[in-house]
Amino acid sequence: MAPLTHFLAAATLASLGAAMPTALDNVKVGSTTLNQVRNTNYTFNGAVSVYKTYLKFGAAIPEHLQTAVDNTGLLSKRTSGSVATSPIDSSDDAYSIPVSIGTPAQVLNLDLDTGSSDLWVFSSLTTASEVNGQNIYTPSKSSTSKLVSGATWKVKYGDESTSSGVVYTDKVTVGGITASSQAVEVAKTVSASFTSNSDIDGLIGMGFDSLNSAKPSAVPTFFDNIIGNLDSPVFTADLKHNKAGSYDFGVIDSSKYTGSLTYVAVDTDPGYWKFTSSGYGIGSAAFKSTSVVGIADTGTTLLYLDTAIVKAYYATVSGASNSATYGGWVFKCSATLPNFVFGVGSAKITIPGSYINYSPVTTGSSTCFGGLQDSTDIGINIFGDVALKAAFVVFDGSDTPRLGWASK
Ligand SMILES: CNCc1ccc(Oc2cccnc2)o1
Repeated sequence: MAPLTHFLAAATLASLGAAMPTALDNVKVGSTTLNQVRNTNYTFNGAVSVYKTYLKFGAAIPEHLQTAVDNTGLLSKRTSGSVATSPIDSSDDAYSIPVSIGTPAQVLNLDLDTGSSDLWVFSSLTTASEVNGQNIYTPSKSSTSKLVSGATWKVKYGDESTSSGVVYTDKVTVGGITASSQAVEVAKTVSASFTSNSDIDGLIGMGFDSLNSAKPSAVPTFFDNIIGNLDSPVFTADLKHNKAGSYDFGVIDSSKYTGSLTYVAVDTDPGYWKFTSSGYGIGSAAFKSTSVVGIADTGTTLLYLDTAIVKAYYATVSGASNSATYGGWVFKCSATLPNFVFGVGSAKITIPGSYINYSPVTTGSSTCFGGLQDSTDIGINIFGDVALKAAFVVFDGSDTPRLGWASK
């Protein structure tokens, strides 16, 4: 059967005595048969059927019906959320988010870390002498906590800091989005640099599962547990210098960036958000097209790149030196540093020179430590917070993970 619209149009033109030939003239009115095919995937559910009838006729959904429908899990709700993230100090050393754990909620400030994949917390089980002002999670005070029998974890970070302990599951909510049975790795011991950092109550890893340290088997990340309920399988980072930014889940908020997003492929081996930058530019010098493989890591403070790039950058800063005393490139705090541009595809992200004039080597010193440092001893280039806070970044966890970058 020709589409009805064509048929009606032809009839109308004919009635108007339209003389000019139209394309409709050679429409042949015919017939066809569409055979119905059973949807073998469909399972009838009474509550869902009644629910849909109520919706169809605009009837209010009684609570018992909503609960019955929710309990089927058949109408998986799609959701999105947003959480503010604040620098923990005036140097933007790290960025924390409030995370609610347990019933009733116990709120801890966790470092959202795309460079690792353990959600671990200071707790009532942490060696007392290693707790110094942090908020703690007390599983015994949560009616929804469950010990994961036999599970342990131990994690070591790039800066040699460590923590370890046992594993519970509990309800975890971030930005209004809840994982009802999230693995919460409870610290029994933490290293000195965590103890001395009273602004961080633990980490929430948003890397890939292969980086998770739980034994005898890895436990899913918070992103793993919520991704199926998100409107879109993404979270985004909008970190800022000296002020609150945000992490969004399930949505890309175009009001948070300028221009357009440029996407780049992610290599998930060995578990980082690893991508290839298309090159770099120093100040007003010509952009150098070259592949720079690195990871987008919200849990690392600074930008770490290859020696050649770092040397070329500090060659433009009079008096800069790579100091054994201070463990990296330093210069006079009064120096004006050039911007640093890195490429993502054909796009360019500009890091203001002021972000690379990172902070005095010690409080009050006139010698400042660079926000760009050498990655040789690390073994991988790291686009840490110094780089990320110059951009809006989409962490796309779809079947083909990718990173989206935009200026802002
Ligand atoms: C600064 N050491 C303690 C500490 C606070 C937050 C983190 O987490 C890190 C450190 C390095 C890389 N990735 C995450 O370590």
